[in-house]
Amino acid sequence: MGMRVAVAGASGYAGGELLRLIAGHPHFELAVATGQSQAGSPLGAVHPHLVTYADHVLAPTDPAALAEADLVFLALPHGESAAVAAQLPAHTKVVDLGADHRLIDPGAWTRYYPGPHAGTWTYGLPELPGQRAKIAESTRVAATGCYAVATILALAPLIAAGIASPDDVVVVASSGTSGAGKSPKAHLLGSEVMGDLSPYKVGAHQHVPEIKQASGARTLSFTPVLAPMPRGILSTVTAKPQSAAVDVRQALLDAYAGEHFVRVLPEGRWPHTAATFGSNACHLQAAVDVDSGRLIVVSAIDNLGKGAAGQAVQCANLMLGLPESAGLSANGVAP
Ligand SMILES: NC(=O)C1=CN([C@@H]2O[C@H](COP(=O)(O)OP(=O)(O)OC[C@H]3O[C@@H](n4cnc5c(N)ncnc54)[C@H](OP(=O)(O)O)[C@@H]3O)[C@@H](O)[C@H]2O)C=CC1
Ligand SMILES: CC(=O)N[C@@H](CCC(=O)OP(=O)(O)O)C(=O)O
Repeated sequence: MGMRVAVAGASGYAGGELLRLIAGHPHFELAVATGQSQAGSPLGAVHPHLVTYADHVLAPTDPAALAEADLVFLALPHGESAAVAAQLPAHTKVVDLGADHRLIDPGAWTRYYPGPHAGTWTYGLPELPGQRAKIAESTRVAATGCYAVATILALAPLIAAGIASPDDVVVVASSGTSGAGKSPKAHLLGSEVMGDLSPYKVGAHQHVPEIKQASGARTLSFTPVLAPMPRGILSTVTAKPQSAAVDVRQALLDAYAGEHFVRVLPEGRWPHTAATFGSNACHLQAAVDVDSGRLIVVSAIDNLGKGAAGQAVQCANLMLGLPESAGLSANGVAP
């Protein structure tokens, strides 16, 4: 007997990737898929790549219909998921891909997001120490932000091991355009994005408090860059060492030994976003800067995979008592 899952926001990019993963999941059955402006449309018209659900019609986002599922994925714009979640029965399992329930500090929420803070759910990053068990026993899980997961996986083990200073962490990260969602935006016009790299939200990105909360960083400068590709995040994290001789790569290997989706690459090979496309993988590599002595970790993910839908399915598997990697792959699509 399969688990019935629902996707709210199924017409968006993250929702579409959830549907793709659900279609290939050995234990999931799609109960409801909802949209807002596209409610009433068949999925074949919205996501032509998803032939499994071509005739499935998008429903409006009605909590009563979502509540019929064993687990609900919320892939709604920031600020919209809290109201929907509040109308779902307490026993209904929910994974929110939005930011509404990620932050513990209401002050941090108010600095970066509009509207009131909705409260805090279990943070959905299974590879953090102790987090896998917490996710498995939770009915409400807040999946990670896309830049946040790439950066936290690179940084958290170094701070936890006392290798990197939690102060003066510097992150520059590039994202593909699907990170900005599907609704039309002037800065995402194809003719302007192609052939261009552009920084945005400089010094004021909303993932800063999330990265600090989950990695233990105290002061962090984060600069996001929009890259002319549909998917992928490459995060370059640099931090001050806490001691004279440190083996950063070994610290990452120790932290992620036995992890199926996080891979520290062989020495001399650096992460490429293209190698993670379509997968739930995170690729890492580390070095020490010969001039400044700063520790450098580079991390690559697919923002719609480990950065969104893949991570959400990994959490859902844990919450439903299924094998953690069911329906997910560490292998990407290339070229
Ligand atoms: N894109 C990414 O890489 C990542 C996204 N996320 C998070 O996932 C969530 C969805 O993002 P993404 O898929 O990119 O966004 P999209 O803009 O592509 O999709 C948004 C979805 O929400 C629906 N929607 C829009 N407005 C409302 C509303 N007022 N009430 C209910 N539903 C509404 C849209 O329906 P319709 O199209 O029918 O109007 C669509 O299905 C966001 O919270 C985002 O932060 C998290 C990690 C990474
Ligand atoms: C390219 C681009 O615009 N990316 C978005 C990612 C935000 C997003 O969707 O973030 P969550 O992961 O928090 O849900 C941004 O930088 O705001």
